[in-house]
Amino acid sequence: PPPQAPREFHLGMFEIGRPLGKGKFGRVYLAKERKNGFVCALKVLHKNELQKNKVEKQLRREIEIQSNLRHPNILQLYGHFHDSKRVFLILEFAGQGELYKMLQKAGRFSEPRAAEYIAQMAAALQYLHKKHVIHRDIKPENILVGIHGEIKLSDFGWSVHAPNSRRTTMCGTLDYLPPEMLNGSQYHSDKVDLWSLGVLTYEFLVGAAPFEDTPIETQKRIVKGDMKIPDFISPEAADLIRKLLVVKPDQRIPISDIMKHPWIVKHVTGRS
Ligand SMILES: COc1ccc(C(=O)Nc2ccccc2)cc1NC(=O)CCSc1ncnc(N)c1Br
Repeated sequence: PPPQAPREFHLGMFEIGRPLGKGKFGRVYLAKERKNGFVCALKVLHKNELQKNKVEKQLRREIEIQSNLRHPNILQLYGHFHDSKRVFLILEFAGQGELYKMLQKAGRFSEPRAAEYIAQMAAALQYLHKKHVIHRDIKPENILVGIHGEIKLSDFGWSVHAPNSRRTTMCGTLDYLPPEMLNGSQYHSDKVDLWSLGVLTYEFLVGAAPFEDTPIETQKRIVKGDMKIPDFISPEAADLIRKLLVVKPDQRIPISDIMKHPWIVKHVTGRS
């Protein structure tokens, strides 16, 4: 367990280790707190880059949202500090690293493994939605894996308090965007995370996203929910995917029913 959080953090408190990866807006290093030997991940963000991208407010909101989140499947933000040029985030270290690298290596996951991950994602989302937090950026790149193989949802760069209308433009892949965020409907709800969970389930089992195409074609297929489920996918898995990838947000299967879905129940041992 992390030490009693000291009032103030500063860079001198940490011994910096190997680079862990490049998150958006900054690099991340393995770090050890000198006094207690506590291992964490230290994310370095450059203030001028934050200003250039106009994301300081987003970061402040994120730090505020994260500071009262505590869940085994959500990467913890222990604290933050800054110096003249940089902002530092003290993050939980995920011992097995990045999920998307495992997916790339495996091509696609077995049904038991995918179901275990989706059950943990659903638990994390149920916790977030109860706190009226929408993640809005669920994709393999934002999922890390803990030392015991458990999922750690990370990088809440886009999280907001529901309901919300998106103000800043999006970057990165379109594959995970729900129809309601594409056809510019004024408001969207936590149901956007259910759609993304459907895309994630499909990608875990097939090894490619359901609407993958050229950007224009991807958008057309998303707003129509036009996807094909390969026949090597079990009927139960296909059933859950079809209940998540529903164009109308309110008709998507509620989170609480995901835990009871036959595909999840069949594979998930309930072992945490
Ligand atoms: C709760 O996790 C975050 C919370 C916030 C932000 C963030 O940058 N927000 C943000 C930045 C700029 C503007 C607006 C929001 C980022 C993360 N997370 C990360 O960046 C993940 C770093 S990679 C890594 N971390 C641990 N263990 C590993 N093995 C690895 Br690899």
